[in-house]
Amino acid sequence: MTPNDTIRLTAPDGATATVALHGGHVLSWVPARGVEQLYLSPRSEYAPGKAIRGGVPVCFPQFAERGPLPKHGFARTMAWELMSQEQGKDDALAVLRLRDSEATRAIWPHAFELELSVRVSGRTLDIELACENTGQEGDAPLRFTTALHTYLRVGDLDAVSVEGLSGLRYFDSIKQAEALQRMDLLLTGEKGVLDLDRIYFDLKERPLLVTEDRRQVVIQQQGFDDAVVWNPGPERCAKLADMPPEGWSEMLCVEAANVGRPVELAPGESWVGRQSLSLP
Ligand SMILES: O=P(O)(O)OC[C@H]1O[C@H](O)[C@H](O)[C@@H](O)[C@@H]1O
Repeated sequence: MTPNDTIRLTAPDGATATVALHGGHVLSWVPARGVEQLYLSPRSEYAPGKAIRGGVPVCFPQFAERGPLPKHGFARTMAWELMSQEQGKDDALAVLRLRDSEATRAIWPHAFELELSVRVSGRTLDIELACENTGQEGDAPLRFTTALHTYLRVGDLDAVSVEGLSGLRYFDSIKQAEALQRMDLLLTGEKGVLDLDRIYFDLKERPLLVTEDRRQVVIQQQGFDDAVVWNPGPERCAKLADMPPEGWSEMLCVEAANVGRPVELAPGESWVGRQSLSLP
């Protein structure tokens, strides 16, 4: 099955991105003169209420299982609306929206408006997530955790390194313990025992550099304090029905997130977070 409602963005320089209305989910990004940069599982389902496996899931208003809501919240499994789509002089942009509905209020009793802006241009993909508390004065504040859960496509995970994390404190979700990242994260040599699930706190706007042989992707974030690095490794991957058994070796999730300190918005207030991916 393939996704039905998708938007195809093409910048004048040939850079493209594909966005599904289901989940407000970026499925593909091909920079100008480049090849696909995102991993999308060939076994992904595109069904209402199910999350797409790969691309860039939007986790909102709850990251992972850190709260009472369905895992990673509901934004990734709901239908978003297309607000606008345009090609500019040197870019292409789409804006999608998700507002509270009976279904969201049933499990999360808040008025909100989420806006996802996806822009491609040259060798850069910008994804911006904005949230407004559209409640009335006197309503309770919104409190949420969130992430842009980007699946990078890699040729061979064994040759990948991530620079920019050293010196940060992280929570290892597998060992359920905190630790300090002493040096760059090298995935080399960890094949077979790999099972990586870490929340790095307070990265703030420090850029991350993902290198695989001669390919480099620079990841920058604003409005997001934390970063999550995830790869299920072979054993966990085998248990994921929507991933092929070898899928884990072709992807690495590097996520812009707010987990350590939830975002809190009084009625009328807004928050904006952005993740930008660029090939130098
Ligand atoms: O399988 P999903 O619900 O899409 O979650 C996939 C992964 O997302 C994040 O990276 C979390 O840190 C992981 O703990 C989780 O396994």
